[in-house]
Amino acid sequence: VFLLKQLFSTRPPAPYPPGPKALPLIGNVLDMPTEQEWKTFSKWGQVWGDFMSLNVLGQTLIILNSSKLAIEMLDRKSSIYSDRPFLMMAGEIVGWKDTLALTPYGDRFRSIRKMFHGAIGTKSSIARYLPVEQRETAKFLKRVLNAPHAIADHIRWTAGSIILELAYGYKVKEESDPIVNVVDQATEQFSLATAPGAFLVDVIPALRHVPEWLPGADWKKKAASWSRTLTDMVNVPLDFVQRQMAAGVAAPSITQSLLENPELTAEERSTIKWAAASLYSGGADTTVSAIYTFYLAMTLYPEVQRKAQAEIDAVVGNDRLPNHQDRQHLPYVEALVKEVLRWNPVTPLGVPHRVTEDDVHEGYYIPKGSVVITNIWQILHDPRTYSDALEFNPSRFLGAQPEQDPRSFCFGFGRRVCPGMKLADASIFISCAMSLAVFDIAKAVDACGAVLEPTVDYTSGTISHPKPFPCSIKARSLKAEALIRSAE
Ligand code: HEM
Repeated sequence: VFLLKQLFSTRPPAPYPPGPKALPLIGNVLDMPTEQEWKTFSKWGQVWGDFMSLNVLGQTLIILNSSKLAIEMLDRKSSIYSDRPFLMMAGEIVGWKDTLALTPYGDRFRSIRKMFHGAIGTKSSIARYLPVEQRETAKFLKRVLNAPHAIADHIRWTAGSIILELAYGYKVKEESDPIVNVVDQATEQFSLATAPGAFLVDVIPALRHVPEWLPGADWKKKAASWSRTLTDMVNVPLDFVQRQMAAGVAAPSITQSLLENPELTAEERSTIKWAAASLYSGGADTTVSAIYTFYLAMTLYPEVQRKAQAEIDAVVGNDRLPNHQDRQHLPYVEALVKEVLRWNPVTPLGVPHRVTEDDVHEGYYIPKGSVVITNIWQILHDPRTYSDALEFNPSRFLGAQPEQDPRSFCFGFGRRVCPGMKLADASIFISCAMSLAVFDIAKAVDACGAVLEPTVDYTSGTISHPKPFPCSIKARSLKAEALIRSAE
């Protein structure tokens, strides 16, 4: 009777969502893809449906392959679907848990989100930062003109300098900037620390207590060094703003305006410090991927490029660069920006959420503590929503029956939805519009005159980037060249 009772009490209230058969103890570990996981999850979706579950070493993973499920669960039931998974190595030991993206759902989360909303959450709040974007993007054009082969570096540099100026009023040095370097290092170490299966301590948390000198505990030295990089990433730019404020010469920035309140508690100061660091770490790498995707798409789809250029020529003319005020008059460029965000999404699997209460959805059991992954790539390539989804075709968003705006999906869902989406959208627009106005982007040709076909291939990881591809970037005309040189 006792055993029967036990059996009865542990039986789930409903079946788990379907998925590949799990082995005892290790579950689906051996099934888990290690590269471009979104593609495997999409393939599995064809077998198991939109709503799937996996078990990895006892951890339930829920995969959502449709926007309907993502909205119904992460948005409509957001009071229980808004936590983040616990990451022992990256979060606890290295210290990333204090940044917004890994902060558990709760009061601290709410106060950082509130700061973000006030600073960059609305069209009017970001308006004051648009001139910085325009100025820095104009400089970007000049760098590209001078060294087109280094396009990927120019994109990264520009995104970094925009976000550092907005967050801290810090103007990046032209060559090797110490703050940019420390942030690049920290974000790279974050990827290493969160690589699935890289650290045993994520599976056996007690290993956290082993002493550093023990054979095999080298990872602890690594963790300590990564933790120092993270501390520098957070403190160095903050010290800069504080020094500037003390000297009365601080440029306007998000951190400066938040720190201006003379009655801040120590806790509020700490929250501001981490909010600013979250802004930088969330904003530096993401728009970079989207803008590089834009260059890839323009290399592959010359007819789209010509159409967008014709629109800019007609609306803006050739005597000045486009600006944010032109946006409402450039419907094709607007559609092109949407297609950049849809065609190869920056975060193909979003950022995982964690469920804080047991739930039953569509008759399936989601136990408390499950990690929920939205397959944003699949949602943006769902044939029920997008026709010929692998094609780059901005026209899908125009006409009498436009397809669904991808910005409803590509920035995630519910209370965790990307707080930088308005800023990201503005940055991507201005980069696309200004680049189209002055450059012809085309396939590169080798020394023998053979065309170098770019391949559409993307890196794995939370933020996915196009792998480097050959392309040719030239000023559209002598007038365009003069405009770039005079623009800053
Ligand atoms: C094309 C550009 C971008 C894309 C596609 C993107 C996408 C996303 C996604 C999918 C999430 C997770 C949402 C969820 O959990 O459901 C996220 C979170 C976040 N994003 Fe973005 N993002 C972009 C740009 C930015 C920018 C420019 C910033 C900062 C200025 C930023 C800051 C953040 C932060 C701090 C979070 C964590 C939010 C939280 O956990 O509450 N992102 N983003």
